[in-house]
Amino acid sequence: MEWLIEPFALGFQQRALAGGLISAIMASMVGVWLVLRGMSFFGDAFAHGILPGIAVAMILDVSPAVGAAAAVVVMVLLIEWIHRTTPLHADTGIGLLFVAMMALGVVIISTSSSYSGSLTGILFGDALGVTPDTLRGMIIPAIIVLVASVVMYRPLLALAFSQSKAQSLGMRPKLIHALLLVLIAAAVIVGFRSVGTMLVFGLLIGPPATASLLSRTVPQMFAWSLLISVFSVWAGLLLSFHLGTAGSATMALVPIVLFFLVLALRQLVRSLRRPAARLQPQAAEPAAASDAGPPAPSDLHGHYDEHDSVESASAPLAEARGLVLAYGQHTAVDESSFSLRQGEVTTIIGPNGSGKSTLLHALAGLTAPRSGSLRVLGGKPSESWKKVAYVMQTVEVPTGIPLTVREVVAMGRYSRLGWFRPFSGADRRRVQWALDELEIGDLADRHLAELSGGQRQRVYVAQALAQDHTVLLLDEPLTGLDITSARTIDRIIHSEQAHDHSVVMTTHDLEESRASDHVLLVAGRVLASGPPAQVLTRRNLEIAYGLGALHRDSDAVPEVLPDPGGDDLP
Ligand SMILES: Nc1ncnc2c1ncn2[C@@H]1O[C@H](COP(=O)(O)OP(=O)(O)OP(=O)(O)O)[C@@H](O)[C@H]1O
Repeated sequence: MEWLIEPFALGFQQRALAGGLISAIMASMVGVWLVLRGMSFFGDAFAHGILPGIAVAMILDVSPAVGAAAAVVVMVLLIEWIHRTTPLHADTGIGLLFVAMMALGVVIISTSSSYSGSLTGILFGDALGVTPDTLRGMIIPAIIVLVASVVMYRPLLALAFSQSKAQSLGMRPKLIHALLLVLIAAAVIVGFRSVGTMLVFGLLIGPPATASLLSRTVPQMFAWSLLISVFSVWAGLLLSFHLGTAGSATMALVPIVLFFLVLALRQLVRSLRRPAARLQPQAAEPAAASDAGPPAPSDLHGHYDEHDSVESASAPLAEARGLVLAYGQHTAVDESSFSLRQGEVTTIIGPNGSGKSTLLHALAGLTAPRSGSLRVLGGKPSESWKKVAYVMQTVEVPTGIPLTVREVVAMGRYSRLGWFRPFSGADRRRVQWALDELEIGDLADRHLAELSGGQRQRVYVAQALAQDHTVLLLDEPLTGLDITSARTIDRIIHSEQAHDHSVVMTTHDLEESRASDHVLLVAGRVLASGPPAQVLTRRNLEIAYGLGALHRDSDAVPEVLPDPGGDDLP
């Protein structure tokens, strides 16, 4: 017992513990988002990049926190500049700044007379030198960081899942990303006083990384991260006292050692379980968690049909005039004009790279027109997000996020609930209904990363159905699906139409396009827009896909039809 109490008997030891705990709690909460978003290197760069700011602050005799904050701003601006103006990957910019800021800091400090002492203090902290004033200065930023990490849970989770999805759900991903950077900066600036700029990174990444090995859900990850960080500080100080090692370094080392211990244990348990699992029959999949059953149709459809179809009923679904869509210097869709009606199934068809996804992205309000105009439901596309559910072609599966299928589908409700409003019974019923519609109720408790590509595609469609919407945008929804999955999606498209919803989908399948109400044929611009019989003519398709692309004896493509609507190409 004495062994446990002795290291914390004196005032400076207690302050070291308090300072370490505050730093660790802050870092472990923010660190969860860093790990989930795969931004650990960014955190590392922050932790080292504040060095010149602190060095200058020391020379000018101002608060090191002010200098550190200024250094963070400079670093973020320069990283953003590199990212926006060069094709270099983000981590190259981060790496450049990481080294530059660190070296600059050392250069500045080397001009002072107490060079090595100052450098050691900044880099490795001085846990035992934490003063009551320092502690007081740490408390308010710590509370702000803690509260913000929890308050921004939904937007940060949506952002970790997919930036485009977060935007289409109205979660303001750019603002959230900027706020996350502020939180990281605050955690690093506050933490460096007790654990140093170099070691604060250990507390930022170590506990969340270890927590990710132990958690099935994100809230569990927060709880583990917090627990591990608190344990690391306590155990680090205890060990450093008895072993006579540096306090800050020992504190930073504990969570990393824990990570490898947990990893090794996990692998051991898995390898021991494997032979046993082979001998036993497979456990049944957890049942879909809807004992209450799907909501009554009146409950469900009254809930989402009436809600959305009122104000937009008279406006066309989409109206484009001279629309140009571009990525930097590259024009993806050149001057195009078309009009889409509500309540119809529209297919967008064209060769690879012809601009189909870009067009869908623009309809979802995720890509602004370079020139010309595009209206969706009578307003700007970026303002119609509450009524538009978008299933993207490729969502990079964030394998590191412990998200279950049910949680991914529930994310669709964020567009209605915003950052704070709690899930009601009706919201939960809607989520369950979406799972049932896509026949993935039995996968509800599985992790997204454990699913096949086709199963994931169903989850993303369920996520869109869970969202209140009158417009469903689908980017190649049938690609890679087996017959049963394709039929399910097909049934959903028809059921959407039966509820007066509009569906716009991209496809490479001529038959699918022929079965739709309206077709946009694209090849670098919208070549033709109208009913399939007028648009999908041999001549139009030959122009879109290149002369000679179509076989003479192809039965699938009719000869050019008379074109009363004038949609056949000149
Ligand atoms: N993020 C991007 N940055 C730069 N160019 C892009 C980007 N995304 C797409 N493009 C380019 O824009 C053009 C249209 O791309 P888009 O993805 O819309 O085509 P698509 O018709 O959907 O193709 P596919 O059938 O292969 O899915 C292509 O030339 C593509 O290279």
